[in-house]
Parts: sequence; C-alpha cells; structure tokens
Amino acid sequence: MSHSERIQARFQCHFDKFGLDVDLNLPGSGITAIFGHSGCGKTTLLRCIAGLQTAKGHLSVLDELWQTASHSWPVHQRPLAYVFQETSLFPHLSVRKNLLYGYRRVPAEQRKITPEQVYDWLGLTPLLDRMPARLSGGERQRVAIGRALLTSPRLLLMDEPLSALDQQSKQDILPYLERLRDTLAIPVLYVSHSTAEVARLADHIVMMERGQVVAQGPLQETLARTDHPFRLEEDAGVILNGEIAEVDDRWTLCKVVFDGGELWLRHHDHLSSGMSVRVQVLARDVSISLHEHKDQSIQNLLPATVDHIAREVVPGISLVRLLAGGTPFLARLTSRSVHRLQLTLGGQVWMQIKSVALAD
Ligand SMILES: Nc1ncnc2c1ncn2[C@@H]1O[C@H](COP(=O)(O)OP(=O)(O)OP(=O)(O)O)[C@@H](O)[C@H]1O
Repeated sequence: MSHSERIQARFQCHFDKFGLDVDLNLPGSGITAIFGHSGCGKTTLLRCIAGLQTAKGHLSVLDELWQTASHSWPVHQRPLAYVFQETSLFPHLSVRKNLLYGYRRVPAEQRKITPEQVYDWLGLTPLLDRMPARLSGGERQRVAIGRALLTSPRLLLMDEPLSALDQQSKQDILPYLERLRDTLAIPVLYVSHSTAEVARLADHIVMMERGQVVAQGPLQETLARTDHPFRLEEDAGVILNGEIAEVDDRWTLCKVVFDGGELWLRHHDHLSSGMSVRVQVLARDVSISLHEHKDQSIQNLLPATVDHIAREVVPGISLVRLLAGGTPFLARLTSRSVHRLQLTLGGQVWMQIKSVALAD
C-alpha cells in the first residue's frame, strides 16, 4: 500500500497531568481498533484527528494532507464522520429525515453512498418512519452510524459506539458492523476497551498505554507478539481465520480447518459447512505437553513448534509462542512448567487447547 493509501498521524499534546505522543501508520481501509485501558488517550487521539483538539503534528488521510507543521484544516473542512457512545438524533425528525439530514448537505457530485445502500447495510428500512423516541438503544446507534455514512466521509471515527448498549443490543448490532467492515471502502478507527469487540471486528490494532502507542499492526500478528500481550492479562490470546469443514450434529460440534490444523468447537445454529469464521484461542486455555496424550478429556490436541519464550512476563508466569503450520498460538504457563518441560526454541510439543471460541 503506498503512502497515499494510508493514514499517517503524528500528534503531541499536553494537558496538566497527561501527555499524548503518538506516531501512527495505519491502513486506509478496514477497521483499525484503538485499544487500551480507560484514560490511556484513545478519545484524545480521535479528537486530534477530527481537529477538535489542538495538537502539534502531522496528519495525512489517504491522498489528503489534513495537518502539517504550517497548516491545519479546521474541523468543518475535515471530511470525516464521528459516532459517539450516545449519539443524539434530532428528536423532532423521523428516522428517515435524520438520515437524510447530512446527506442533503453534501454536494451531489461528492456523494459516494446512497440512502438505499445504507438502509440495506444497516437494516434500517423498517425504522424509517419511526420517531427517535421509539427506538431502542441499538436501533438508535444503527441510525447514528447510517447518518454518519450518508455524509460520504473519507474517514469514520467511532468512539465506543456500543458501550452504552446492553449485552443483547450489542450482540444484535455486531453483525451489521461486520457487514460494514466487509462492504465499506471507508477506513474506520474504532475505539474500544472490549477485547471481544476487537477480536470480532478489527483488521488492524493500535494498543495504547499512558498516551503512547505500545504496539500497532495487523490484528493476528500483533496479538501473537509476546512482548506486550501480558498487558492484556487474562485476555491475551490469538485470533485465527478458518473455515467450517464439518458439522457433527450428534455431539453439537463443528470442525474448523485453518493453516496449521483443525479445531473442534461448539456448534451454533448459524454455522454451516464452508463458512469462514474467526476463532479466538486465549493463552490461558493452552497448555503444553511433550507427548500426545489422547487419554484425556481435551479434544483439541495440535502438534506445534516452540517459536519464542517470554520468561517472567509477570512474576512466576511465562508466555510461550507456538507455531502450528503458519499459525501462531500463545500459551500462558507457570515459569516452573517451562523449566520442568525444558522447553527450547524449535522444540516439538503438543498443544492442549481447553477452549476455543468463535469471535464472530
Ligand atoms: N481537555 C482536557 N484537559 C485536561 N485533561 C484532559 C482533557 N481531555 C482529556 N484529559 C485527560 O487525558 C487523559 C486521557 O483521556 P481520554 O479521554 O483520551 O482517555 P480514553 O483512553 O479515551 O479513556 P476512556 O476509555 O475512559 O474513554 C485522561 O487522564 C483525561 O483526564
């Protein structure tokens, strides 16, 4: 991808007790998750990109220079849309009129997305004549996202768009966001501190801590690094892409094949053979043995090679990266186990995977 197809953002800004200092080089398509604990500077970063927060720096979005040392486009000149946790709709306008509000203000020749496309992607057709007061939280957010898209932005910023929703509404809206990811040509920067959302939606990830970027890169590769995932603590783990190869109705299981082997997981009604799926395997669910022990309850046993050992990531705990074919896995072991098994780089072992979950 050439420079003109990427997003490059360098910002420095300081408050009394907080400083943001970041240098980002992001893809110009797909969903990039901006991930980190509360207060690490995620919202401040988005505000810098939007021009809402004054910061020193440089920003280029695809082929446009939005900010340099000598000039900065003001907020209203930056062709982006921003969806917040609780975006407010105009209460006196119907859903349709809310959606078309921004659309009508965009000159016809600059419109890249039609209302019909947005209604379809976000399932909005049945809601068009409703008033906002009669929408659920999840429906309201879908309308807010639709309204944002109808301004034909070059960049979509989403700041914890699901965090005000209950669990069920989150589950209901996620498939729409996946659909947008797979259909939209517009890059999305998606702030979240939910590992589940990131695992499911993102293609690329930026991990932040105390105003700085501690890791950035493609999701799978970045999550499989051993130098920072301990920061994810219990959530450290990998994502792999696979395909459903077999459904076993008798045991309510299905088999996912991936580059490196196959895994069995619980069957869900919406899964069928041939479907592509994202699977999450947490480091704490992977143990290692030197031999293939078939006489035990764990059914996912995979041969793998030890690729890297990060010792004592926290006292007493080590993180081991393993390769099954081309696919990396992480195992979170006690340092004593690493010592007792005499694990060495390149050693052949068996991974015992206690739990495999669909990220989708
Ligand atoms: N205008 C401001 N003046 C002073 N301090 C600020 C200002 N805006 C943000 N901060 C501080 O900057 C830090 C980063 O805030 P920010 O909202 O960017 O974090 P965040 O990662 O988005 O957090 P959360 O996940 O809780 O939304 C916080 O300590 C916050 O108090």
